[in-house]
Amino acid sequence: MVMNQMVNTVHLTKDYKKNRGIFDMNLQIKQGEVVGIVGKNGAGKTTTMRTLMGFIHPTDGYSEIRGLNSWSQASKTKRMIGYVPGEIAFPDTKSGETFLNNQLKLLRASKDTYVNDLIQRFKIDLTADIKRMSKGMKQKTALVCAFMTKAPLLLLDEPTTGLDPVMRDAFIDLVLKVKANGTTVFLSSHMFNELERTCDRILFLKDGKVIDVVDQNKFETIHSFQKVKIQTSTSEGFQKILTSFSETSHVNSENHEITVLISNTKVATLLVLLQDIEIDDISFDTQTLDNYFEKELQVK
Ligand SMILES: Nc1ncnc2c1ncn2[C@@H]1O[C@H](COP(=O)(O)OP(=O)(O)OP(=O)(O)O)[C@@H](O)[C@H]1O
Repeated sequence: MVMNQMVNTVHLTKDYKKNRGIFDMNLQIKQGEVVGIVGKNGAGKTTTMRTLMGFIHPTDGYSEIRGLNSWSQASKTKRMIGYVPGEIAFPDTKSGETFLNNQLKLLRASKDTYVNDLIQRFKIDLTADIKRMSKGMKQKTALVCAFMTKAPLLLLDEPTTGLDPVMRDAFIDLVLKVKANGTTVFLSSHMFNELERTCDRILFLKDGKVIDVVDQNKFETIHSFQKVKIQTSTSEGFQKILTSFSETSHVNSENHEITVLISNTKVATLLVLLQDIEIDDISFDTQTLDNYFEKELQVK
């Protein structure tokens, strides 16, 4: 086993047939890393998480948590994991407080300053009736439960679903705090912003296969491109831009609108070209992770 390896998957496959499931996933996550997984609905994010949790028996390959098989040694691996499931269903307890206390009892832990900090951070109303909790309140309670395990590995399946922007920020702060303490986090999300602020690496999943990995270097490369939206007065000007810049993400010849993707180093070249073209409108936006993946999805 590689030193400090927290998660290891080898040819991990769960084949639900008809191209559904996850296929040949080879993933290594070291202790202290924060890794994200994105993909459209049905891409296989939850299947990946549930397989790592030992809830799903792989069709092929295997996964390990700190060198222990997450299916055959699930009783041991689960003790190393704090988990937020994609769909939260709480047991039939009265208040949030009773529920959290029961969880603490299971963990043989006490309500220490860390747990109190979590409760305050997510502004949990402990007196709230668990059945009547809003989606966001349930999500926050599930987050507190996962983090209070103080487990070395957190598996968080769409952890910020239903959270308002302030609570999403509180979540990001918390992930960065536990990361600084050496906790490993694997999270799925549809929110590129939170992934970018927390992750060392982001895996892009399509039809159950990892088709791209964005690490810190690639983040920088992505941000070194500009999306330039131009509207020209004449079709000649529009054609001139179209022939000079091959990478376009949007073209509307009727309105003479074109969006080109260029690296920062090419901006000067574009400006020189534009000197001879009559422009109605122009805007520059740094390429985001969102734009990048949108493009990847069209290409792959
Ligand atoms: N028990 C099952 N039996 C058959 N097919 C399944 C089963 N569980 C999941 N699938 C299929 O596997 C694919 C991956 O599902 P999964 O829930 O992992 O996707 P996801 O990326 O988490 O999607 P979302 O963003 O909607 O949560 C989907 O096509 C889904 O319908």
